[in-house]
Amino acid sequence: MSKLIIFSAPSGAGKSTIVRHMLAQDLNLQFSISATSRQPRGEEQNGVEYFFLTPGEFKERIANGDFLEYEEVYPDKFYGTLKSEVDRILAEGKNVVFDIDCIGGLNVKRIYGDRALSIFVMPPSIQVLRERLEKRGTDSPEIIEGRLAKAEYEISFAPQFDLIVMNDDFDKAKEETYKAIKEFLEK
Ligand SMILES: Nc1ncnc2c1ncn2[C@@H]1O[C@H](COP(=O)(O)OP(=O)(O)OP(=O)(O)O)[C@@H](O)[C@H]1O
Ligand SMILES: Nc1nc2c(ncn2[C@@H]2O[C@H](COP(=O)(O)O)[C@@H](O)[C@H]2O)c(=O)[nH]1
Repeated sequence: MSKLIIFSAPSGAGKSTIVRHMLAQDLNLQFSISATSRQPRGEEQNGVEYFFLTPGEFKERIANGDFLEYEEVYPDKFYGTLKSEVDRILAEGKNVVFDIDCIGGLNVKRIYGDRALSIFVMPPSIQVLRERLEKRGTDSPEIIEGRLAKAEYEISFAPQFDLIVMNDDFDKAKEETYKAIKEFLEK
């Protein structure tokens, strides 16, 4: 039976980087493309990183009951997992990968129980988070401050995840994550 792998972390911890790497491995994984009401960032394309919706469209999808879960992750910025996306991936016999915020991640874990593995990507420190976000260069100083302000709160959810991966040395984090997913999928 196909399974679900959830990645959550504060912004800048490196979850998208780890997810990208895992998707390229022999793990039969497919990314669940979320919907968001935020603007595309950098080279992001609609239907690739996200389905970009207007705030009105997002509210309409909530009213239609289209989301498995959704959160206002940052003020006025909504993000949600579409039921149709998860159903499509599972129907294709693939394992679903989520890159979603901590509350959303724990909600998906609650829905799918033992069929899901929840992974929290831990940054070495808040200072390192700041450096990574600044170096990434995709967000304004105001947005970076907003994301850093939420980081401690998000880290407080880490003990509720099945696994915490420290993303200091990227090679070590990749290896630990790969082994954990492989073991979980073979169970
Ligand atoms: N172990 C690492 N060491 C140094 N830099 C890293 C490491 N992991 C990721 N990075 C870099 O840190 C930046 C943030 O990583 P990434 O975009 O994957 O974070 P994220 O958790 O997905 O953030 P967001 O939630 O904002 O999308 C990227 O520029 C990435 O290349
Ligand atoms: N609850 C959900 N959170 C989501 C979803 N998709 C992404 N996210 C999280 O939002 C923040 C910000 O993402 P960014 O792309 O603007 O940097 C990050 O923590 C994502 O993991 C979702 O469907 N539901």
